[in-house]
Amino acid sequence: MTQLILLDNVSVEIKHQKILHNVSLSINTNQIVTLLGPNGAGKSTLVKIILGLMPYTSGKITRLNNLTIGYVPQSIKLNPTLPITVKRFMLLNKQLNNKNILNILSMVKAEYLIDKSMHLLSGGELQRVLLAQALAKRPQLLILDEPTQGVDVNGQVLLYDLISSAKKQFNCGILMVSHDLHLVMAKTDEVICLNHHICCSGTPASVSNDPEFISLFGQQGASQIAVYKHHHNHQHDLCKHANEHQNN
Ligand SMILES: Nc1ncnc2c1ncn2[C@@H]1O[C@H](COP(=O)(O)OP(=O)(O)OP(=O)(O)O)[C@@H](O)[C@H]1O
Repeated sequence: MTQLILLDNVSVEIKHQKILHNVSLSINTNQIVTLLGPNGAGKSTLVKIILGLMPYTSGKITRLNNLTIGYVPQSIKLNPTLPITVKRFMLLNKQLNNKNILNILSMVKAEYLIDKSMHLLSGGELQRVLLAQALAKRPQLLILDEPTQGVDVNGQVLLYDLISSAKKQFNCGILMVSHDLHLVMAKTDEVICLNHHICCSGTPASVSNDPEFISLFGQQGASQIAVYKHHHNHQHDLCKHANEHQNN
C-alpha cells in the first residue's frame, strides 16, 4: 500500500484560537477515509491544509512526490449572467478533449448532461459533474468536502457508489467529509472523528463503540455506523498495480 499523505502532529491556530490540535493521520492508495465531526470541528480547515490552500502553524505534512489531488468542493458559485454548459465546464481542464469528456461523464452517469447548462443541474447532477471534473485529473488522492449536501437520498446512494467505483478504477486514496453516517460507512475503510483534535479513529465498527464518539454523536449516531460490519475485503494486491501504474 502506498502512503499518499502523512500529517504528523499538525496544528492550526488562528488569532489564538486552536482550530486543529496535534492532528496525525495518513491516507493510502485504495483507502477511503471518512472525516466526521460536529459543526465547527475543523473538518474544512483540515481539508484546506491538505490541499495546500491554507498554512498550518506547527507539525509536518509529507506528500508523495508529485501527488495529484482531485477536489470536489461542497458547492461552487455559478454566475447566473454567465451561463456555461457542462461540456464547457469540463473543457476548463485543458487536457480534456470531447471524447474523454464523454468517457469521464459516463463514468459518473452524467453523459446525458453534456449540453445542459450548469445552472440547471439538480444538486445530485452538479455533484456528479464536479466529481467528473475532479476525476479527469486521474487523481491519486480524491478529496470530497460534504459531497452530498443538497442531494436527495437516491442521489446520495448513487454518489457514494460512484466514489467507491472511482477508488477501484483509479486505485486512489479518498478523503471524504461526510455527515451521512448510515450511508457512508459501508464504503469506508477508516473513520476519523475530529473535534479540533482526533477524538478516535479506526474501522466504523470500532469507532462506533468508542466512548468519545458516543459522547459526540450519541448512541443513535453510534448505532448508525455500527449497522454495517466492515470487512477488510479491499484488495491489497491492487496497490501493487497502483504503484506500477504510477511508475509508468
Ligand atoms: N480563516 C479563519 N479565521 C478565523 N476563524 C476561522 C477561519 N477558518 C476557520 N475558522 C474557525 O475554525 C473553526 C472550524 O471551522 P471549519 O470550517 O474548519 O469547521 P467544520 O468542521 O468544517 O464545520 P462545518 O461542519 O460547520 O462545515 C470554526 O470555529 C471557524 O469559525
